[in-house]
Amino acid sequence: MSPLSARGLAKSYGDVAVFSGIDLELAPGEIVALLGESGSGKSTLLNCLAGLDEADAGSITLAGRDLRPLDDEARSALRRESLGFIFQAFHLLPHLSVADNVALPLRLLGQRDDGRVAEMLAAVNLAALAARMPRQLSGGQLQRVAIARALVHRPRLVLADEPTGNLDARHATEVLELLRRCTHEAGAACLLVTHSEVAAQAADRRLRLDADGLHAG
Ligand SMILES: Nc1ncnc2c1ncn2[C@@H]1O[C@H](COP(=O)(O)OP(=O)(O)OP(=O)(O)O)[C@@H](O)[C@H]1O
Repeated sequence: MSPLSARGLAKSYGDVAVFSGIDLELAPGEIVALLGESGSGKSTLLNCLAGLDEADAGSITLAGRDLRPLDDEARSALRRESLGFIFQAFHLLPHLSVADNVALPLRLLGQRDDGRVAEMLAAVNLAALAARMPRQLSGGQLQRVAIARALVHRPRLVLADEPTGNLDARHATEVLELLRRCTHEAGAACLLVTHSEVAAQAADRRLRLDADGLHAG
């Protein structure tokens, strides 16, 4: 089952077309880098796939289920279960500890922790910092918390918007390696928006978005 399949996606803001005719298929366990010039629509595409924005046309099949016949509630439930999102600005909740931030997707799904949070914190090398608050962490540590949170509920698909944008080269390489390992282990697919050629080279496949659509590149 494909973690993500999209067909004929189109999006405009008013009269301005951002993209159209976008077809995309991800295989389990693969990391795909999404490249493109500033303003080409990468974040908009990611947000449409995540349901944070709505495409004007086309279909999205997430974890084998077509989103079109589902009402808002059913779409949200499917996304909560099947999707992990890593934002450039982390979006951790400041009043929750590191462990509680990582546990959040499980709570929202009504699932018990059963050691999964500790397992994810160990995987991202943050077991010793579980009780800390986000303000007490470095940028690289915050990014690792965000990765643990995105994967804790074993989503089929991880969407990552510039996950290394705030990091220096060494931490960026570490975070990419971690994302790669965790994604492969979980059998999830990952679509990674990036400007960084280094990040793109770490991916299994590269796609480029431009005015003509999405191309291998
Ligand atoms: N809410 C909005 N209303 C109107 N236009 C928008 C909106 N959001 C984005 N745009 C426009 O859509 C186009 C695509 O923006 P988007 O942020 O997706 O590009 P991007 O490829 O992610 O850029 P960057 O690499 O700079 O982050 C841009 O021209 C942008 O100005």
